[in-house]
Amino acid sequence: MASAVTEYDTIAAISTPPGEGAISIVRLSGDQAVEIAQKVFKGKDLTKVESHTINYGHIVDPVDGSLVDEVMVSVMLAPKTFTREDVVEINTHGGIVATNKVLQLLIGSGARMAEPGEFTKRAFLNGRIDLTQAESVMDLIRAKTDKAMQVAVNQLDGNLNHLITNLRQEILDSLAQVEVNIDYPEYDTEQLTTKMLLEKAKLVSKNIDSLLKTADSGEILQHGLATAIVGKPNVGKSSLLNRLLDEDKAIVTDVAGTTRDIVEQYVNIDGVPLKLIDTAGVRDTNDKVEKIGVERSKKALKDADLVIVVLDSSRELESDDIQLLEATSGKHRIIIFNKNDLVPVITPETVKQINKDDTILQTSAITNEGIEKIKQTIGHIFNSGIEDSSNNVIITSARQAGLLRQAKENLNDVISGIEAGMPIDLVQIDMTSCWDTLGEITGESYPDELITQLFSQFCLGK
Ligand SMILES: Nc1nc2c(c(=O)[nH]1)N(C=O)[C@@H](CNc1ccc(C(=O)N[C@@H](CCC(=O)O)C(=O)O)cc1)CN2
Ligand SMILES: Nc1nc2c(ncn2[C@@H]2O[C@H](COP(=O)(O)OP(=O)(O)OP(=O)(O)O)[C@@H](O)[C@H]2O)c(=O)[nH]1
Ligand SMILES: [Mg+2]
Repeated sequence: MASAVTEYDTIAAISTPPGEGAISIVRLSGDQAVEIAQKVFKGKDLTKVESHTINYGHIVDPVDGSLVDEVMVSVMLAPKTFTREDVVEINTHGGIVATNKVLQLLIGSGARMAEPGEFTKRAFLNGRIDLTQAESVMDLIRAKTDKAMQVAVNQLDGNLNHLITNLRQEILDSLAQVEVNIDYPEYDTEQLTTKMLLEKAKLVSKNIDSLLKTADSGEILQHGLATAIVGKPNVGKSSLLNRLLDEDKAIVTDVAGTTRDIVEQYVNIDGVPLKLIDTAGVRDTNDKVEKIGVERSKKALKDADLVIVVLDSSRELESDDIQLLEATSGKHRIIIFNKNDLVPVITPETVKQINKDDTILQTSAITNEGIEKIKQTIGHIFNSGIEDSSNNVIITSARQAGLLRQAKENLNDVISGIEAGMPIDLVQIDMTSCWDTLGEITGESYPDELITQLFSQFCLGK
């Protein structure tokens, strides 16, 4: 792809968020970038300035000569640029009107409006970054916590790319040896080659397993851990939500049935992005509005990654509590004995619906006792999934995870093929498929629609 730099038209977009700011950047990329910028620029001759310089001047409408803005213009010539093409960045005064006017002038002078993600797409198509790095640009922009940011930066740095590239190299080496065996059977026995192939398949499979183990954490880092607070009316769910958020977000009263609708809020707990969901107390009711709330609670419970089951320790257990404990016994859950500032009527020992591996915490939303412990527990549950990951490589996209699972299936076919005594040239086909599948993760081999779809999720100007 050495000539890729000249294959595309020159694109332009506003690369900063829309709205009022001190400075906005209009970015151009393509082999006409400097010439097009020069048509609307009054100052030094941009076609003659040194690469990677920033230049003071004015943007002027080439049609009527009217002054549009006072600007700084960066000129960065290929190949050492974000896209590997010539890049010009016009730093405008950050108003919506002037910035848009600059963009319109560039379009009028021969640039094409960029599609979402098109700058990053070019960085990929021109070979500066692989697909996992392109995906991480998006993760980085959307990161909700420091941890999510760190993972994205590592991926942008190429950590996942290197890991996948190494696995593919392992496969390629083994395939080369199989070729030798097929072409020169006298050189190496088929038995030895088959043994080597089996070992390689098992090794690569093990590596894929440990990557796949991080996918759940990666998904949570991206989208937040959906955590539903459930319990019968009046046990203190909304009070606990407010304590966890450190603000009075949900309404709290002593009337059972206060929360009628779902209350959702993102919060960063010990580095874990949590989507906390307060629900209406679940009970049989004839109240029309409350009934809908109860239905919504049941759905939130079903969809949740983590459930916080709240019991009122100052009251006897009722059938509503028992039903909830039974309904959540298959989920990741934390059981809370709330109101422990009052005289206890039930204790963890007296509740027989509790499993031995359940996490149980005693809290008071009034005195704040146990609230920190809830946060630590959530942080611990989540971070234990991440700590296994080697060099902070975490699978963050469903696309990557899907391909890894597919690659693992290819390897399973290799392994079962060998064990069933299939001829080596047949087994080799599955090993080659695995090599291809892994190549799709980094974008070595990719269908066009995938690329279009992937980059279209980006922001405009990125
Ligand atoms: N003004 C501005 N700031 C920005 C960006 C940008 O495009 N423009 N970036 C956009 O996301 C990020 C920086 N990312 C970048 C990544 C690579 C290269 C680049 O030119 N790489 C070349 C040369 C590196 C070098 O000089 O050593 C290369 O890899 O070949 C530039 C920016 C964040 N800040
Ligand atoms: N003593 C004591 N009272 C509490 C505690 N937590 C909540 N309460 C009180 O219990 C009552 C109900 O609290 P809420 O937080 O509204 O309970 P809820 O579970 O959200 O109730 P619904 O929304 O009706 O399902 C309020 O009067 C709270 O002040 C606690 O730990 N100790
Ligand atoms: Mg409530």
